[in-house]
Amino acid sequence: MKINILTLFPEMFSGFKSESIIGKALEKNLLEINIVNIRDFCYDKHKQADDMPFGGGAGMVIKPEPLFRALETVKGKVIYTTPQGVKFNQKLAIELAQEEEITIIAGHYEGIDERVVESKVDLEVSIGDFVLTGGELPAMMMADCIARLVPGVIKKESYENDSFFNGLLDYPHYTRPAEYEGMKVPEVLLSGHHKNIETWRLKESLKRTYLRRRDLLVGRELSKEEKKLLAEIKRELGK
Ligand SMILES: COc1ccccc1CNc1ccc(C(N)=O)cn1
Repeated sequence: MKINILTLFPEMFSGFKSESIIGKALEKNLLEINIVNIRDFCYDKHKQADDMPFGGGAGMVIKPEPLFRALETVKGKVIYTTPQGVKFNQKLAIELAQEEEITIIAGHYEGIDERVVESKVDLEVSIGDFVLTGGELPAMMMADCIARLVPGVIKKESYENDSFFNGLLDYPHYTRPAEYEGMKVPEVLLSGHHKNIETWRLKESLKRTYLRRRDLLVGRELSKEEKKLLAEIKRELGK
């Protein structure tokens, strides 16, 4: 899979590409992340990539010419990160991870010229209802979420336990030491009894989802075991 990211600030992506899981995946050529500097496609003397908005008002808009030219050099579905987009979520990430190639335009300032959106953008996507100085962090977040779904980037077992993979929030995690400052790891996790551990984890996921994101339970098919555990949880919570 190849992810192109069009941006005015390519340096923002150097750490993202060199560190940790994404860095290792790129080293292993499991995927490709191609950062495209929009300014490379400004052919005027001053390399002007943005300009004042027609109709007046504050802020700057990214000019159409450099974007159209940059888009000529990439392929795949074109995503534009903007507060006006559809909400990004794990389901959309899973869909996008099936693509051979995608291109993400990181908007900046007040955004990009609408003629680019109308003629080239396939999907406007927002990572949440808040405004940032640019679309680079949303582009990085989306690329990270999509990249970790590419086979080989993380162990398959890991993402199958992803919070949003089974529709529930994740269970609590512990590692050594078994006791720290008097705080103990739940006994069941030290028991080596895999069925009990699996049940404990499912119950904790259900409890967290019930308490923090009850909306995720609405319309979710509950297995017989999940129904039993949820009834236990409600009794224990006295609700
Ligand atoms: C006023 O900013 C813009 C206006 C239009 C486009 C891009 C920007 C750049 N900023 C962004 C981008 C995305 C998100 C998000 N929620 O995904 C938040 N801010």
